[in-house]
Amino acid sequence: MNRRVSLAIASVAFIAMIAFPFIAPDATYEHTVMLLAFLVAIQSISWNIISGFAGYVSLGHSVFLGIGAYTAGILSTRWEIHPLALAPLSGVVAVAIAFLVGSVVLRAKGPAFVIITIAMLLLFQVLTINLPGLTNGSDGITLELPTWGRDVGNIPFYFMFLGLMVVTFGFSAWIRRTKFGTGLVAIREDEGKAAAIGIPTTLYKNLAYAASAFFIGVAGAVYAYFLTFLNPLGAFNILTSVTVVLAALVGGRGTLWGPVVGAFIVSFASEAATVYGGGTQSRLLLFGVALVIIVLFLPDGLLPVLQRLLTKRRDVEYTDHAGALEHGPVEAVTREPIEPKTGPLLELRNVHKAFGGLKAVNGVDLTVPVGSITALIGPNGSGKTTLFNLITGTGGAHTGEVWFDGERIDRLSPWARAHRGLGRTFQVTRLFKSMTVLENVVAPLESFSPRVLASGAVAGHEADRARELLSFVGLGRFESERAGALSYGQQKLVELAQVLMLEPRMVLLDEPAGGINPGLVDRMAEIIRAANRRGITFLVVEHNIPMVLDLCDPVFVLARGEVIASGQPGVIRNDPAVLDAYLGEVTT
Ligand SMILES: Nc1ncnc2c1ncn2[C@@H]1O[C@H](COP(=O)(O)OP(=O)(O)OP(=O)(O)O)[C@@H](O)[C@H]1O
Repeated sequence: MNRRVSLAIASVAFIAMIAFPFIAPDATYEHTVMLLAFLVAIQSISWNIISGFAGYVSLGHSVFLGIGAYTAGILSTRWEIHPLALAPLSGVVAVAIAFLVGSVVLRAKGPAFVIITIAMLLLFQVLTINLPGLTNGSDGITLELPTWGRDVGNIPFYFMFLGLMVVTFGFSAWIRRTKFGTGLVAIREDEGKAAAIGIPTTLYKNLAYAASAFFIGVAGAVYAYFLTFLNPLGAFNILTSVTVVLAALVGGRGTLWGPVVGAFIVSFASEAATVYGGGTQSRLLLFGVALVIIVLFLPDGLLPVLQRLLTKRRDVEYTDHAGALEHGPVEAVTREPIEPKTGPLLELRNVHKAFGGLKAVNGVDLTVPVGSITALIGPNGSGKTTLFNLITGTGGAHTGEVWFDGERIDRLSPWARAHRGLGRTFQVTRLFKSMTVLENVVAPLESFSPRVLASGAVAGHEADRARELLSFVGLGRFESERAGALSYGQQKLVELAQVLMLEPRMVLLDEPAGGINPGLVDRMAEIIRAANRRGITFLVVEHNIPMVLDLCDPVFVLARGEVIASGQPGVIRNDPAVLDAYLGEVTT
């Protein structure tokens, strides 16, 4: 389904929703069912920002509805402020609490995060019960009755929740189109990779969690006024959270429209189960069965399945042999050639890393001269990738020092190292497979400032530069394809274009020729040489020894976590220790 069709359907549905209370002004029950569906949609769209886009599934997200409701309830009864006037403040309080709590809970991942979010919901329930001076405890808070006449019923609430739903949707759609939104999807697909291309993942997750709380908090204030009575068990109810999650799962988690469509399906089904099935028990049964069916048969939700059915499959034409690729000019690699310098660019000093009793890296000293293409070779399991992880900051704690361009970097986060001009590719390519090739290449952040968050994901001179880089590696015409649809060799080239987007001073290449078509190996070497001529320094891990000896100088040889030899390729080729440890069987 393309954007125009979905917008047309949404516009018709929206007009129908606006018209409904005018066409049927006395349908109070139907108005209430609808406004409660809007409320679920507001929460589900918001939930989708942290749990759909960023992949951090919160099962206690309705905690922010309770926080918003209680903020309005407490302040309106104490200071006689109209509850609706407190709605923006309720949103701000929800955001503040989300930011504080998020900075702790977002350190956990997967099931641990899910459990913590449930615990948070229960914690707020307990707090509201046990702080009677503030919250009136289990007795709850009674708010003033709506000021409008009885004859309009719930129609004002209907329009308030409808308006909030539309604004929340607009907010979520805007986020998805920004660099911040692309960063969140990158975090969902591969958090380690996202950090390696300069995305400050901790900040992004915190902001996403806080952003996902705002409109739920605002809606909480309106909901409190709608209910006119709040109590801890009702305001912090796990079933509300489950409904929100179920809605997003049914519609399609991570999609823009999925949570909206899912909210209506789940709300109507739940209402039907309560009315026709004999009460809350049948609603619980329905939720349970629906969850099982979705997890088993529709893990992506309804909209993605529909999309796949309606979109004609188009096969990507593979052109793995070098001759078929057209290459853009080398000027695309860096905006300006990097000034030639002398001396070391990267230095490792007595670096150690152990996994339990295994010394994967054992006292390594290594210097990469600026402007060089340096090789790091060694048999399988000798510690090369572990060393790369330590250099880029994804390898956890280690001892020893890592210096880059005269600065000690071993205590910096991976994204801070990327911002200093240190890029890397991975042994097995780690592209964001659900994104297009172009989205992958524009995803890296060369530096970070708050302005970056709101800028368009694929726009302006960045998109132009990404296109130039794709053309440089010979994949310009694949920019709109899904990255996951390309061949392995093509993915390696896209990952190279992606890392060049960082404007790196140095790139660590982990097996650039590994597993790719032999025709592409020469092309890969050519690209590395061309980028090196523009001033980029390389450290290359590679098992293709002829390629290494032809391309690199100097060469470091690692065995059992230790550097056993280093020097020019001609010297390495004949070093008896190297031949013994590694090269013998390859060069003879
Ligand atoms: N996360 C980990 N936990 C435990 N052991 C690990 C971990 N990562 C690596 N190792 C071990 O550390 C040693 C070095 O692994 P590493 O992947 O760095 O070697 P490598 O030289 O890159 O090998 P290859 O050429 O096969 O990629 C190996 O014995 C490996 O099994």
